Amino acid sequence: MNQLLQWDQTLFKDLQTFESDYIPDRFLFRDEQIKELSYNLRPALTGCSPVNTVCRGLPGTGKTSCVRRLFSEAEGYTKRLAAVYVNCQIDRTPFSIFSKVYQKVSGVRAAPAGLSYNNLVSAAAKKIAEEKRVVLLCLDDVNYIQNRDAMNTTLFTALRLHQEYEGVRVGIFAIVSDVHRDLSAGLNAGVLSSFRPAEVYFPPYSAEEMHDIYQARIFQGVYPNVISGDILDYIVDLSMKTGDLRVGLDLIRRSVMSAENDARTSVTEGDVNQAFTFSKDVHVNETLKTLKPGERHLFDLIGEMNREAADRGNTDGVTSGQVQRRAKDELNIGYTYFFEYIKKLEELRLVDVVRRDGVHGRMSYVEVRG
Ligand SMILES: Nc1ncnc2c1ncn2[C@@H]1O[C@H](COP(=O)(O)OP(=O)(O)OP(=O)(O)O)[C@@H](O)[C@H]1O
Repeated sequence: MNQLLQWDQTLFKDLQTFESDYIPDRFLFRDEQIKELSYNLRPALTGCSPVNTVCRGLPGTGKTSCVRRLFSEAEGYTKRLAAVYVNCQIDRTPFSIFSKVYQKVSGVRAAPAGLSYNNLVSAAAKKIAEEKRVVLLCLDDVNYIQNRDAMNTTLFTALRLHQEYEGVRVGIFAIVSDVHRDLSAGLNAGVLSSFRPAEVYFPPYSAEEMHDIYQARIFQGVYPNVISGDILDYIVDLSMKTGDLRVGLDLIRRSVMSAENDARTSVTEGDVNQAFTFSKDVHVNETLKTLKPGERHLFDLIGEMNREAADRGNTDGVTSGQVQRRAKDELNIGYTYFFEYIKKLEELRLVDVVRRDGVHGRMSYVEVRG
């Protein structure tokens, strides 16, 4: 029989290692990306302009963590660098983005109230010039910036600041989770000519890579023998279904907690299954955030149609043709866009398109995953 856990006993060596913002000491399988990012950042360490960069990859491929880790290392190396991290899901306007720059370079907690955008930028630029600092501005989830105008204004201000304020250097690291999105679409010629970013691609992890990353995290955060080799393989299998590394990290945390709650000293398959009903949403929630409005509406329609079919007792599901007709009538999505959007939803592992026999013969059915 398993030894009972006392109230103050825990199976976690360090629960922090499973927090969503935890930055691991070692990034496995990201040497190439870290090398490229370091190369692009390096000029900033000697007071020169860093190379503007776009980090691109599906959610959970390590973009944010790699950049944040690099920023903290680089800032430890020289005070000249002001690395400003902005989450554009939260700060979506040029004013709020430059407030972050101002706060960083002036060391205050908030920009003075009532300042106009131009005065805010000017105050930040004077501070940067005075202290001869280089600003590296990371715009995470850059596609969340309010609209095209806001994107153009933000980039234009940052990249042309040196023209008005001598000696000021600003570089941009933009992070985008949509592997298809062309960031240059919608940018003004003036912005494009100074932006011209290098691209660093973060590919999805294979099952073997996920396994090794989880193993390292378990070693850091959980006591030995709590998660057996078989259970770890099972966690990898479930995570691979979503393709999102974060699902497995969440699964580990939840299933260890579940074992702990039951006063057991090891995780069972039942703990993992129970945890998966919650953890799989980590993937869906993060991925939905990356969709454009049309893609999101189509995804919602597919869910709605599948639910309606189930309510009618139709076990066949909905065909691609049925979805396409309703997408045209209700969402005004034409034939070409429909197939483009479906392909993307499939690539993001949000839906499956399965060819199988139904009442009308062999057809393609569209199902929501999970
Ligand atoms: N190579 C890796 N080694 C160890 N941990 C990793 C690695 N890649 C990602 N992680 C972990 O996975 C989680 C998600 O990573 P991160 O937030 O950096 O992904 P992302 O690509 O920025 O996702 P999003 O696009 O949604 O912001 C974090 O907890 C991070 O520590």
